[in-house]
Amino acid sequence: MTDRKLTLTDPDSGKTLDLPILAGTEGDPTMDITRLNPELGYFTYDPGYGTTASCKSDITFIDGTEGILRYRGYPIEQLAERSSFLEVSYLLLYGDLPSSTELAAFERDITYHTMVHEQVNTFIGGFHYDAHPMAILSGVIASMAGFYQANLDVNDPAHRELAAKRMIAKMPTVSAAAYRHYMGWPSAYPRNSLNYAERFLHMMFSVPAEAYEVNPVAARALDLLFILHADHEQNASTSTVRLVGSTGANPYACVAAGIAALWGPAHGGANEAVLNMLNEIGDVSRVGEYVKKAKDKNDPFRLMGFGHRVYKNFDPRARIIRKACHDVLADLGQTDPLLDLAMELEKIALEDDYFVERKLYPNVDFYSGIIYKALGIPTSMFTPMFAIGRTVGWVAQWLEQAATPHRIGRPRQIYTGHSARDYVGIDERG
Ligand SMILES: CC(=O)SCCNC(=O)CCNC(=O)[C@H](O)C(C)(C)COP(=O)(O)OP(=O)(O)OC[C@H]1O[C@@H](n2cnc3c(N)ncnc32)[C@H](O)[C@@H]1OP(=O)(O)O
Ligand SMILES: O=C([O-])CC(=O)C(=O)O
Repeated sequence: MTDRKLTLTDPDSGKTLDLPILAGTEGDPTMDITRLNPELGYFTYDPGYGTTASCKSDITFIDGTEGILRYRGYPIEQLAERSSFLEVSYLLLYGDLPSSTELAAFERDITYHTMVHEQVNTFIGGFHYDAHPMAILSGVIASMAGFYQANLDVNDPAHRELAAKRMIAKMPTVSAAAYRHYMGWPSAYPRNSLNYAERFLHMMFSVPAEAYEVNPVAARALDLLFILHADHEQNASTSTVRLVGSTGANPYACVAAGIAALWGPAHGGANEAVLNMLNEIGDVSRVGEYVKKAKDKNDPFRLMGFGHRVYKNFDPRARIIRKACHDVLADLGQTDPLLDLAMELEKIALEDDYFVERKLYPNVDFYSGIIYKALGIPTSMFTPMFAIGRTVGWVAQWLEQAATPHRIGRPRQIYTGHSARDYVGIDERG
């Protein structure tokens, strides 16, 4: 960072701010802002956007130092304890908790839209049988622009709201259909007498020849996980949704792009990677070896489910999920050695200087897979589970942006290539 300052006036408050100018590349003094932008004015070099706020938002507050998360002002702990996923969805979308009449109407609307067009199942049938469900999800959600609201006008608030509700309603249906495609089972229609989480479990696991009763413990555990994943301000997938949305693209395209971003193991794909890692470690006696590997700069391995761009403290959701792991396993009458392994890994990492100095703590993805596994959900479906919960955050953020004057998202770069040179004909090249 240089010690030069940039003076800016905040257009809202009129306050003048002195901001540090970030240099080009650390250790490269020639990579200087003024040299790179002689006439365009200033922009900061901020790889990974660690110090850039791309928008203003009323939706989610995070204090990463203290480990605080609030949706619309409500602490995540209270929502986890007392609310339901659809109530939280209403809160995120509309800004306040609903009255019982408002909640009933919202639940009715979501339930009304749970079916997918029959040709969506044909589309899913075209995927290879072992396609990753995230590939199916991103493809199918993008295709919905062709199935629903042919004349969707993103400038019409009623059109936007309908698209948002459709996505929240259909995401579990498509996710369960992706799983059934892998299993080779016929598609299952949403059973609308069930609630959101129950309906998903029913679509996942019911097979025609057998009666399937949804376990209420499983449904409540899933509902809790959906609440905890519902929004997390400008994370990579949500920022992607906003960026695509800033071009005026239709919301199905925006959310499909968000799903693609979520899939990566540095983001939502970490929940799948955590379970694979725990299985690979296999035994408590090998935890130290893997912690050592994660610290080795010559080894690309990282402790999956550890670290966070914003939390420099325990992720409050990880704390809730760790407790829920114990409760759910006990209520289902199960034990899982992977939970002991995960807790040992947490303990050893949190006592290690490497993790302490870098403030690396378990994140939301660290313990969630143990609950999904206890519910019978296969590892490849873990990231779709995250996507189901996060859909409301994506659409709430997209709606907020669409309802507010905004510019197209367009970061700048620092050009590091050749200076101007003349074209040389192919025969004259040395
Ligand atoms: C829902 C979510 O998206 S939550 C995040 C899910 N992702 C994961 O769990 C994957 C593992 N974690 C990570 O890769 C990172 O911690 C991220 C992607 C979450 C955050 O990345 P950033 O904020 O960019 O941190 P960055 O990559 O700069 O890491 C900072 C330092 O901690 C180290 N570090 C970060 N995470 C880990 C980890 N899980 N294991 C080992 N070292 C780590 C880095 O090597 C770096 O060390 P250095 O300063 O010596 O070079
Ligand atoms: O906020 C982030 O960077 C990652 C994320 O989505 C989450 O933690 O839920």
